[in-house]
Amino acid sequence: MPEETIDAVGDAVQVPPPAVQVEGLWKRFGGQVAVAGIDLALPAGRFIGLVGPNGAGKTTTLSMVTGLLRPDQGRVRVAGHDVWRDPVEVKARIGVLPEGLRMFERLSGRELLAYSGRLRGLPGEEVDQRAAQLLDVLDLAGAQNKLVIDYSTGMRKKIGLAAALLHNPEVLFLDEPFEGVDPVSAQTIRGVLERYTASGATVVFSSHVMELVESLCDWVAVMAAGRIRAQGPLAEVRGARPTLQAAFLELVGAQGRDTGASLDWLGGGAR
Ligand SMILES: Nc1ncnc2c1ncn2[C@@H]1O[C@H](COP(=O)(O)OP(=O)(O)OP(=O)(O)O)[C@@H](O)[C@H]1O
Repeated sequence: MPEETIDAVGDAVQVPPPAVQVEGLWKRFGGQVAVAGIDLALPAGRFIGLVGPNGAGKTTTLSMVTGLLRPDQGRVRVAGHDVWRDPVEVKARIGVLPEGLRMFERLSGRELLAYSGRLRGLPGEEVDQRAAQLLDVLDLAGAQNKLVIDYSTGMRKKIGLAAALLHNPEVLFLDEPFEGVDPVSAQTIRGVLERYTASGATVVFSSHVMELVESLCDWVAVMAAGRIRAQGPLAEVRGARPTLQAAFLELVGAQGRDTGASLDWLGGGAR
């Protein structure tokens, strides 16, 4: 339900509900707390970056938000629906490119898209048309009849992205979408995603690459040790710091970290 609020000139305006609303989300693996009671409100129509050091809990969070991993505690709503009470409604509205995506390796890229589209309930003709366009834009047309098992890392990311976009979801979740992707393909993916968010859809992606997040995202959430350290518009999170990288190091408490000075035996040819 859109909420009403008052704008600067005193008129009531409709505010769309957040694309993703997370409340008190927890996940433990044995004694290891991966996600420690986080709250998130990710606005719709934005390009959102979830950033954090290795082991921060990004993948665990995205898995819980997309219905792939059951939380120990907490609530997640995506596009206005509860992920665990209303999974079918949520799954119809989201696209997911998980980390280390397992795909049907013995299908060709084209067959994989046909299969994904039919699973989503799209008519065959529509699937064919969208698949051909996506393969073309993502520069996979020449490899469409090759088996996915023979795809390179970057090609796998691209076919995974095509499968996640095929049903035109409202919210797209991408775990490290640019890993292993060459600069030309990265530029193409970027163009596709920018066009997608410009139409009002939401992208949530995790990354370690601050320059990328800074150049793509207009909204960021910074995570460390299972907690959200900051969230908000990029400029707000960056604050007075010159770059997002500087803000990130400060927020995760890593500025003073030993950068290898103690490895005095390394280099210089001495054994
Ligand atoms: N299935 C699992 N079993 C046990 N521990 C896990 C499992 N999955 C994640 N963890 C632990 O939970 C913590 C968060 O891991 P997670 O993969 O969510 O981090 P991340 O921010 O995605 O890291 P990276 O950037 O390195 O991919 C880590 O300490 C990790 O070892």
